Amino acid sequence: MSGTLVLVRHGQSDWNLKNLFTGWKDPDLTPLGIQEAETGGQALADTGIKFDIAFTSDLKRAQNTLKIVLGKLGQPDLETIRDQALNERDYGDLSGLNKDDARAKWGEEQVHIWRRSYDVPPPGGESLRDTGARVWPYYLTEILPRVLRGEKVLVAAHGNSLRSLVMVLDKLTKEEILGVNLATGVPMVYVLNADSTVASKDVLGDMSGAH
Ligand SMILES: O=C(O)[C@H](O)COP(=O)(O)O
Repeated sequence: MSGTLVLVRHGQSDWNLKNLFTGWKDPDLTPLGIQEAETGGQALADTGIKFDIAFTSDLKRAQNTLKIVLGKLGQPDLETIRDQALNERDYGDLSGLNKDDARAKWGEEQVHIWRRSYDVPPPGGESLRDTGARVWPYYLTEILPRVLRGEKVLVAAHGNSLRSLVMVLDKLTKEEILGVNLATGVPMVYVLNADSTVASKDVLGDMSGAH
């Protein structure tokens, strides 16, 4: 039996718009973010999928994205589990700083390494590996068993918490994950084999503009 796992990054948040490192801070969606969630939700609805359960983080930009997507799906009351294991990477001391100011202070390359490398943590924060060390066990114990039972599972979370999952699902190396950016509000539809490997991946939207 194979199930379906859909991952969606939240729509644009207020701090995405202001170009601030966000991490575990809790800004809400912007009007554009709401629109992105609606577009992603509609793309999912157009596939005819109906979900058995949803997961999201402890942060409102992901929770509100999920709410909008579920509205588009006609499943506003779907059982939803919230857990901080799915929260964004903790950006530590960078949280709240402007990304361009950080580049001016520490240099383009250092900031890129903090943002996209696998194992270099930002000061006082989590590397992607640290993020994966909490996301992956949660996925294995709470999410994957349901998918393997044939359920359709929706996960609304964050750029880096989802990158840590995508890295493993897509079997990406430390070098390859450096170039992966997830667009806001674009659903990724994975069908898994019974042995938990990926049978197919379908991206419902445009990832090319993500940075
Ligand atoms: O936490 C943040 O600032 C964003 O959600 C993701 O940021 P990044 O694209 O710099 O990793």
